[in-house]
Amino acid sequence: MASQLLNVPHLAFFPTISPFNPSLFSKLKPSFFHSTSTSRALKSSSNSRIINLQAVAETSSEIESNSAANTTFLTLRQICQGFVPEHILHRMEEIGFISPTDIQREALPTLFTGRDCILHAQTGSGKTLTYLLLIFSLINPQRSSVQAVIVVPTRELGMQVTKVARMLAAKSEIDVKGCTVMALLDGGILRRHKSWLKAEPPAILVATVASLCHMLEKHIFRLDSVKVLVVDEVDFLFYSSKQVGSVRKLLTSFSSCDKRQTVFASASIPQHKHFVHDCIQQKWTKRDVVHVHVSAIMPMPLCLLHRFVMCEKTNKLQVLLALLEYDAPESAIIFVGEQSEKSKKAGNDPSTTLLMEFLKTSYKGSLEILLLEGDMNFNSRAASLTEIRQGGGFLLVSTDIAARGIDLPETTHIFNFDLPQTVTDYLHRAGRAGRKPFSDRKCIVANLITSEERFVLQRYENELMFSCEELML
Ligand SMILES: Nc1ncnc2c1ncn2[C@@H]1O[C@H](COP(=O)(O)OP(=O)(O)OP(=O)(O)O)[C@@H](O)[C@H]1O
Repeated sequence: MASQLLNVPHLAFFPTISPFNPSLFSKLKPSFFHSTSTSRALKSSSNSRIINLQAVAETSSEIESNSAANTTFLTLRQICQGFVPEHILHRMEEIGFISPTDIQREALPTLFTGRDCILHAQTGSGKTLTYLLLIFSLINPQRSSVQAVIVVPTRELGMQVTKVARMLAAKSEIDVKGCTVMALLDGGILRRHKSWLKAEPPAILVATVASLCHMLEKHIFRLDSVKVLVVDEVDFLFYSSKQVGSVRKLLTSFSSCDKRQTVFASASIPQHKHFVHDCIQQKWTKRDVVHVHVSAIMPMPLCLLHRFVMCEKTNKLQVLLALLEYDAPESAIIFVGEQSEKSKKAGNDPSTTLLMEFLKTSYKGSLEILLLEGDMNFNSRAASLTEIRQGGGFLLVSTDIAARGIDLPETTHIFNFDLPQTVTDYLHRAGRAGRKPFSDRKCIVANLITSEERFVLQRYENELMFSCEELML
């Protein structure tokens, strides 16, 4: 494995820059999952870097799918037995988690040895349960201290992770309150959380970066007793110019990687070998961090069928309506681009508003039409998701706020009303469908594009290795 890492050309990309510099990544536009020929041109001045990488290659390691062959036929219970308390295993089975998904099978044995891990697996592959089972194997609910922290990029994802953790921690189906999980999310009632954190610290804290750092900076609590730190959607947090500084602080100033087990998770870790290197160099993880990479050659779930319809900008709404009639989705998410600052200043309505108005008057189907976007207040956002989770089919109109991590397993269709801005966004938007790990059901990702956008979609197809079929309506 050591030589494999050293031979990868794009490891030599960044001879003098600060590590994991997101802006540089976007400027270079490297292939998303694979090294490209551009690396050769950039390689020349990188010898010193290669020497550093040799040290990295000797300590970190990479597990690819099916390498943990001795766990192939085990149930989740058998993999976790002896590590995870019996009542959690019991709840896990009551909920319906019996067989492990690939990432659970590959990563859990390594996580139980105490090594830091990067969980890198397709959308909807069960990364949440993977890190939660590790957490439950380590915490002692009798102890009054924060022992595990899960950092998430959005309030919505935080609420979802909290719910799964509480479901697992509950002693029985009816006792969902008997748990020690606290959500510390942007827009929450931080005052009440402050006193709670001091008086009765929860064992598990699910937090957005800003809220967590606020509490740490105000010395409301410390991370001294934290055994596990999970950063979910890690690439998103590192790419966000607003959050990257706080994440770095959290990983190095507020706590030390030697004193905790660190887990990073995402379906997309562009330039992942470089990221592993940075994890070690920057002391975000220990030197023997393991990169568990499932389905390395197939970034998108196979159950997704991708289509495109070519149309003019001016008749997109009508085309969407025709698609909704043609496909008759059980539940769908319609992704719309964010409104530009220029359009906001000009006083225009955002596309989400126009689309909602159009659907409310023209859509004659039975699905409930809901909206989720960043400009809504937190309560309205929460209400939309709660309504969806109560059952019944839905048509959710959303910006990319719903693209990361949100788990609505009944979603059968994704409509990209506006094409996503990046290949990573395409992967995460598409991955909101096809989220039932052991189902054969095919789900549809439909893209409404103008002829000028065809080449962009083609690029996404090449980088993510899927093919998109044209649909003539
Ligand atoms: N072992 C399992 N058996 C059955 N269902 C499972 C299992 N593990 C996870 N799931 C279900 O799979 C779905 C996707 O899981 P999860 O939200 O953890 O995906 P993820 O890998 O975090 O995806 P993303 O990268 O999009 O955030 C959830 O509905 C979850 O309940």
